[in-house]
Amino acid sequence: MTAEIIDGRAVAQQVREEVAKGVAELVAAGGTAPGLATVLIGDDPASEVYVRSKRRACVAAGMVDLHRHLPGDVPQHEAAALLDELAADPAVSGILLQLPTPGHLDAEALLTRIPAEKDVDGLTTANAGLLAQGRPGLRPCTPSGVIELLDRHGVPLSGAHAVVIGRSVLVGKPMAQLLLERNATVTICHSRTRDLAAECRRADVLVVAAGIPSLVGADAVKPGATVIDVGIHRGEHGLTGDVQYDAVAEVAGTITPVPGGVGPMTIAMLLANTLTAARVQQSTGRR
Ligand SMILES: Nc1nc(=O)c2c([nH]1)NC[C@@H]1CN(c3ccc(C(=O)N[C@@H](CCC(=O)O)C(=O)O)cc3)C=[N+]21
Repeated sequence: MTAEIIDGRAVAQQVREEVAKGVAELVAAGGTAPGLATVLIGDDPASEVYVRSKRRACVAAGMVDLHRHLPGDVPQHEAAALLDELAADPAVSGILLQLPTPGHLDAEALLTRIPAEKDVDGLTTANAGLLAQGRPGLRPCTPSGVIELLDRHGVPLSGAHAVVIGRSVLVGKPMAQLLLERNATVTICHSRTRDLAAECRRADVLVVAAGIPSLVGADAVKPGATVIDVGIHRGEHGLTGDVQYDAVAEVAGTITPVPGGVGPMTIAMLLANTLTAARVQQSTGRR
């Protein structure tokens, strides 16, 4: 058996077109084009690549690119002051602080400067709390991108057993909460899980966000299961994920590749969040 491959680039393109349409409608209705402020501190090459693709996607969707770049040795108070300025600027619908920030900075303290309604990454305490309580708010882009992939491929979640490997604030925890919201039975596994393969073999939907190359092999996958690989690793053979793709594709029913799976969805959902943020801000008469 060979798994059906989920084409994340195609789904992301579809979402991006829908967002572009939404932006055009907002403007046609007398609104303002959403503005996205990506904030990059320092010049880590990988972060520069990600921020560049986010900025390009933003412009392609008809949004305004309000990118800001700070030197890697910027003091905490100056970075905080920039975020305060963006928070107060009505042209800024969304603020994305690219992570990780340089070691001398307190990233959590910086994130607290971002108002919940401009937190298009869904990373502030306020939005994490809203998600935990099942109330509307901006959701983290990567896990909401995974839900979108599952939905658009007709993978049933209600009553399904979902296993998430990883408990990070960025992916694992919100992923589990979103799956729970969709009435899946959710198991969260992590580095202390006693028998990882045994837990994973119970999964109808397995989401791997461990950050460990090739962690999941065919022995950890129930035949016919859906396997979503959130990992991304740069090696000598290009990009690879947390899943042993070739072996697992022989067992799984559906699988996401790396690259071309979850990654492109992260950017698409960032645009969707930015449009949502702009709509909410403009309908509440903030500008
Ligand atoms: N505040 C913040 N928010 C983020 O969302 C955030 C971040 N910081 N820091 C870094 C991670 C990483 N991330 C990715 C985005 C797109 C791809 C992506 O498009 N990947 C392509 C390949 C891209 C390539 O070739 O390098 C793919 O998987 O097909 C991957 C990873 C967002 N992140």
